[in-house]
Amino acid sequence: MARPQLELPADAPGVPARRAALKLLDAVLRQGKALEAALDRAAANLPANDRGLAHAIAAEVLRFLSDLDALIDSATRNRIPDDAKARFALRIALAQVLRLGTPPHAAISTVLPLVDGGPRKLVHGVFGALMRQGVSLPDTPALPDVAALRWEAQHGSAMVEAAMAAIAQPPATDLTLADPAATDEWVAKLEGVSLFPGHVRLPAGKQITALPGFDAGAWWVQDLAASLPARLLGQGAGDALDLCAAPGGKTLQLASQGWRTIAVDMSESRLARLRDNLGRTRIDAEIVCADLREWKPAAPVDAVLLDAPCSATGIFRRHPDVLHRVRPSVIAETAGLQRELLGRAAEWVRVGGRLVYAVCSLERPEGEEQIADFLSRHRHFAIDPVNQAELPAGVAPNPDGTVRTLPGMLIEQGGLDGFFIARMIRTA
Ligand SMILES: C[S@@+](CC[C@H](N)C(=O)[O-])C[C@H]1O[C@@H](n2cnc3c(N)ncnc32)[C@H](O)[C@@H]1O
Repeated sequence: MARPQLELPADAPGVPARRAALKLLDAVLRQGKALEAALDRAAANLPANDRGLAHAIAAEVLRFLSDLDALIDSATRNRIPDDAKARFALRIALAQVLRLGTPPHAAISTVLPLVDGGPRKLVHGVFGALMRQGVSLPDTPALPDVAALRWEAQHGSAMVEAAMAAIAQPPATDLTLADPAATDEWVAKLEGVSLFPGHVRLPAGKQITALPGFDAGAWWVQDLAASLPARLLGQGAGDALDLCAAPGGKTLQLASQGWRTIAVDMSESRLARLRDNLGRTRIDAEIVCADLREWKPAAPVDAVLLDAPCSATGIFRRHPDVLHRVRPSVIAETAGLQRELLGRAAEWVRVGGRLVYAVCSLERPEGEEQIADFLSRHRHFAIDPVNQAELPAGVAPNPDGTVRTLPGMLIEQGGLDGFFIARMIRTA
């Protein structure tokens, strides 16, 4: 290995992206913030490619954190504290070499300015020792204990093994078609595969905006599991509320399934993406920016979809920060908000109408337990059981007619996000 250049200035090319990666990791691991939410601040004023690099480095560190730390610990006599800049710098340098293919010299010379005034020699020495040993990372990362133990208790050890395999690879890109009858046509045009009518799966890393059908709005990006809640409301001619709607994958589905849809969300910036999506696909829906704890519709409707805010642990493949920052206190907090929103949504369903509750969470307090609690307090609602014919092969409904998707499902075909979905009917 060439001798690293220790004196690289703090503003040398490549350093700002690594500094932003450090800020991102600090935001997630020390402050408990979401990676995406921290990005604007951490990468303020950076050009798009540096911003992308900072995000990619931070995401790889979060995917392989336990394994990176084990390597660092194997090369130090005195353990470097978890929150020390030296450990962050080493994680960033190693993830680049071992996951992103960055040459060792570039990886170390761009992180040393991050420990300015700190133990640069230690960082340089540990990195050099590991490079000389020719270390590598395992194919499947070890999950942090906080996630592994919680998921094992809820879903068993096979699920944890599947989650480890799932996080090692970037997830495939799933598309939902505006016209499910044209599935074969789009599979051929896009050279993808379909696991369900109206779905096309492409390998990861495609440049989405350059694909046929993007400009014409023939499809939108949406994980197969995320497309199930709206599908379960079927074709409709009545009024539907899409609650917590932005950026709008489910609004597009409901409206293209024939529902007159009102999409409500409290985030103006996320609703701007919903507006763009409606414009591109030329699909019609009414948009309301409001807090659902205060807003209410003019009258009850035929169908309500509540895609509730949640811990988002079901989308850990794309957002590996959830593995580290979601703790029981976070789950309890989101479960409290879901309970409140569910209670309000229930009032807006007409008698005989349907309520679909969905969360991209692998946590039972946000899924199975939330619905058990809801049904115990709302005796005029009952589960409307989902049938196998309504789901892709490989995703079976639960015995009670709800749906739980897990990382091990469809694993040979690229897997899917973790969701819990319940379809209920108002009986009185
Ligand atoms: C899981 S995301 C929704 C994803 C969306 N349904 C889709 O398919 O694209 C949850 C959404 O809930 C919104 N949200 C959270 N709390 C809310 C509240 N009290 N009132 C309205 N929207 C809320 C967030 O802004 C966020 O957009």
